[in-house]
Amino acid sequence: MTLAARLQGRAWVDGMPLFAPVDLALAMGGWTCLLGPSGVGKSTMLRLVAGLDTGVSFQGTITRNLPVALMAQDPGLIPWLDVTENVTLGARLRGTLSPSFMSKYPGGGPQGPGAEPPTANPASRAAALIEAVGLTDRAHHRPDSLSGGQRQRVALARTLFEDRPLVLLDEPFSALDARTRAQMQDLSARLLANRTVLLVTHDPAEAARLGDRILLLREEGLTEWPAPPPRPTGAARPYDAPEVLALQADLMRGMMA
Ligand SMILES: Nc1ncnc2c1ncn2[C@@H]1O[C@H](COP(=O)(O)OP(=O)(O)OP(=O)(O)O)[C@@H](O)[C@H]1O
Repeated sequence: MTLAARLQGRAWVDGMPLFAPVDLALAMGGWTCLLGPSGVGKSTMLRLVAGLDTGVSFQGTITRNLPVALMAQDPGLIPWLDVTENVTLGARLRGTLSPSFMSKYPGGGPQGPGAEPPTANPASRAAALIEAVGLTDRAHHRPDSLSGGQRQRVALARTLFEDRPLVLLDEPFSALDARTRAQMQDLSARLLANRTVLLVTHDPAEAARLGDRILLLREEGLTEWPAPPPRPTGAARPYDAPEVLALQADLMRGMMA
């Protein structure tokens, strides 16, 4: 079976072990949640899978069999570009938007609430995603006039705009209020329904909503949480369903152990 990606090995920081030998294998499709306390090495693992420099010593092998999009913990928005220009940054860097982003992105009108972003026109896709993350009225604003949660939603829209089969998300909803977080979890589950997703989170509630597989990273190593309940295709589990709340509590107990 061809895997989407696999990381096998261990890492050190300044000669001290960061994570014990792990085997993180991502099958094609579905959401894998990498859950663990702060500082245990989740972001480092994600960056290694993405093929980025981490500054840690890693001994092992990393394979990636799909094109990847990464949403890092820091939104990393370009301060002199507006929201739309930031969302389309990848396409701009690849030179596939021109000239002057189609004379300041015409054809990017609202697509209607909950609409699937059309694939044809990049300006329309960007506008649909910006609407989906609730920022249409900020489409021409620069990052310094946005709240932290709004910046994070821009970064999410930028990642979704990339439309890659392997998507790595590092605490993508951490700066959001509880209501917006649930909405963005629903949106991401819908728009990434057919993708392979690795989600780093320290929130058991988030893992309980989204994880088809849940991996707990602790100092001792990586353990797989047995059989989360089935998840509807293209949707997060309901945040108030008894089995989801029970899983959240179980995961919390696992993190406390
Ligand atoms: N390049 C580096 N140089 C020195 N220390 C590093 C480096 N990269 C990571 N670390 C350290 O390794 C540890 C793990 O960092 P990492 O960001 O991977 O953890 P995390 O589990 O994602 O934490 P959080 O949930 O807080 O983001 C931290 O103590 C961090 O300071």
